[in-house]
Amino acid sequence: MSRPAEHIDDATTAQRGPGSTASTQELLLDGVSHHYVAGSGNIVHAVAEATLRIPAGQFVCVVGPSGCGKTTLLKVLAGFLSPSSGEARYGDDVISGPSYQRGVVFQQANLYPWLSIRGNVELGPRFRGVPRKERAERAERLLEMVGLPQFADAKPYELSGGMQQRAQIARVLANQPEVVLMDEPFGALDALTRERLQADLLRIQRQRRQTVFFITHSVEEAVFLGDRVLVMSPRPGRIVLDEPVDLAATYGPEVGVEMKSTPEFIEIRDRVAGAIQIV
Ligand SMILES: Nc1ncnc2c1ncn2[C@@H]1O[C@H](COP(=O)(O)OP(=O)(O)OP(=O)(O)O)[C@@H](O)[C@H]1O
Repeated sequence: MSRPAEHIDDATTAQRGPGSTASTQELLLDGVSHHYVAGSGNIVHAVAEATLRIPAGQFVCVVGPSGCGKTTLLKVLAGFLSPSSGEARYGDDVISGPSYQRGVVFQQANLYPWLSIRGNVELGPRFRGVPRKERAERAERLLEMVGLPQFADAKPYELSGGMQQRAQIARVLANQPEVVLMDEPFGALDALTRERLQADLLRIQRQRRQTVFFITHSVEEAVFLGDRVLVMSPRPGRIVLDEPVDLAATYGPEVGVEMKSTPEFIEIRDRVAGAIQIV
């Protein structure tokens, strides 16, 4: 599949060469534990001793019972939260705050209602000083990629939930992140829209080879999307299963939803679901 042309807009991208938002570095959690102090003063141990290496360009899905610390891990990787102990690194850099290199997609598309869809997609590059012409081209290309070119001038309220979520993905990708952190991005969508967006996301990630850290409550979604599925235990969350998923090697990278009925898919899905029930 051909990779869409991109433009160089910063030194990091320039070093990687034009056209690439592919991740070049490993994402690492090294002995990360985190506790919150609740309003009552009680200590909530959210995550315990998470150690994880995510090679550049890998698609990692995370499943586990509600409240087991998945979002906490994502916030540490995003740099929104400093862990109580341990550290997160991207390449050689300790993650100590948010960065445009690591984009975050939330469950609800938090688009700015007063901006058009194009305005929302261009906002990040605009803040980073990307020239007008280039950010317009980038927005156009991304809106094409997520199937919304005819809605560029619409306001968010004119779009369905699934379309807003596509716009949010375009907005995050407009910053050319090397890592995309996704917190149940399709959780609020109906089944058909969800399947369509799963396929879109896989296509985009296979073109661009970003590293993806994707939280979901759906085991089927995790096995369909991930190169690897992690299962976390109930709070304090520990990684109790680290399951490689290499179905593209068997069925080819272009395989779609039909993969979900293959024996290999069902076997992995059952193993992951079993691990969630055991923990
Ligand atoms: N700011 C906070 N203050 C106190 N406790 C918190 C805070 N944020 C999260 N927690 C608690 O930490 C635990 C882990 O929360 P987290 O959101 O990481 O879990 P999760 O696995 O993402 O949950 P879900 O699947 O329901 O979204 C939960 O028990 C939650 O109540």
